[in-house]
Amino acid sequence: MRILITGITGQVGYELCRYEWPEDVEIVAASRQELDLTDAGSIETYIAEGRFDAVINPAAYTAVDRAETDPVTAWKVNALAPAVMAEATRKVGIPLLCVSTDYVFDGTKAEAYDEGDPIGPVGVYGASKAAGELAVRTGNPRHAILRTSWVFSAHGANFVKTMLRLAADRPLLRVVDDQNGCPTAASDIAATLARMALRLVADPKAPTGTYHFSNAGPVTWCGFAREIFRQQAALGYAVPKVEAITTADYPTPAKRPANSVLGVEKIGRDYAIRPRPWQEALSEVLSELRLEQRKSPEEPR
Ligand SMILES: NC(=O)C1=CN([C@@H]2O[C@H](COP(=O)(O)OP(=O)(O)OC[C@H]3O[C@@H](n4cnc5c(N)ncnc54)[C@H](OP(=O)(O)O)[C@@H]3O)[C@@H](O)[C@H]2O)C=CC1
Ligand SMILES: Cc1cn([C@H]2C[C@H](O)[C@@H](COP(=O)(O)OP(=O)(O)O[C@H]3O[C@@H](C)C(=O)[C@@H](O)[C@H]3O)O2)c(=O)[nH]c1=O
Ligand SMILES: [Mg+2]
Repeated sequence: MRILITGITGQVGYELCRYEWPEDVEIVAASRQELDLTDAGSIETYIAEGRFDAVINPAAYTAVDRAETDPVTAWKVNALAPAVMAEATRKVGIPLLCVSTDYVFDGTKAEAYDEGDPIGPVGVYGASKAAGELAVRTGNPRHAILRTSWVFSAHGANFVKTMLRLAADRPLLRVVDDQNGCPTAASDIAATLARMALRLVADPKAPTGTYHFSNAGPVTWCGFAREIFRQQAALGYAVPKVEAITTADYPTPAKRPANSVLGVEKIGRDYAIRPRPWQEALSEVLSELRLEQRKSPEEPR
């Protein structure tokens, strides 16, 4: 079985590459050099000639603020590329798995968002991802769109690593306390995508459609930051104070949803996947980061 994976230098793509796949799975890991997602024509040829059994596409334009002033690139990577992939995978009759985001929602709902809730992106990144979803949904019936949120890992850029970096030279961090979501480990997303892909390949009748997956437990960015430093402090590390602020106190180019907690019951029903608490996953990532730090202490993070 041959599976194409994109975005391999990113958080989720990297974890997909190091996932312990069954022996009969051959992973084709395509870097940007091998497959530039802004080049629609090359995507089509790559899939048409690749003899793949499935395509997993975690690659994306993920710079939420930068997308506001670079919408064309964001739309090429997040909307057009998935559209071309959907068409190309449908032509060769294979499933396509794409990763999407909690930022497709407007954040005004008081409870967790379910898969059927109306979307209403408030920024360019969310809008481009929503367009990608629609293209996949309409382009290849054998698809899975996995919406996730607040991704972190030891590898790549994310909120956890930003907090640790800022903590190195600041005694006080100010973090927004009025945006709610669910942090999610890239490794758990990778394991979920792998399980879904294997089932979709093995069983033409396997459930398709849109699924939410995040680690369990809603929190604010401020609460997330405090838990990062609580875990670090418990191991004797010096940590900064974290001050709770409002979104208005922390102006950013892109607007972000005030609530983007995802309800994950559907993936439990259809795929028997039940996420663990994010605190548990965070503890693994923090120890991986400390291990890396010990290996190369001079390397800045
Ligand atoms: N990060 C998050 O907090 C969240 C992410 N998501 C979604 O999850 C998925 C995975 O995100 P994550 O792993 O964090 O993303 P990253 O930002 O860590 O990685 C993005 C990947 O996409 C690749 N990429 C970007 N542009 C191109 C291009 N033109 N051609 C080829 N490859 C390209 C990057 O390659 P290169 O290194 O060369 O730039 C990189 O490998 C994405 O679909 C994202 O929208 C959903 C919710 C939250
Ligand atoms: C660095 C920093 C950020 N913040 C705020 C800004 C923002 O509201 C929030 C998170 O900031 P970030 O830039 O890390 O997160 P952001 O880029 O918005 O993260 C999003 O990325 C995309 C790709 C997704 O799909 C989302 O699920 C989500 O993970 O924290 C502070 O309040 N204080 C700080 O010191
Ligand atoms: Mg960001």
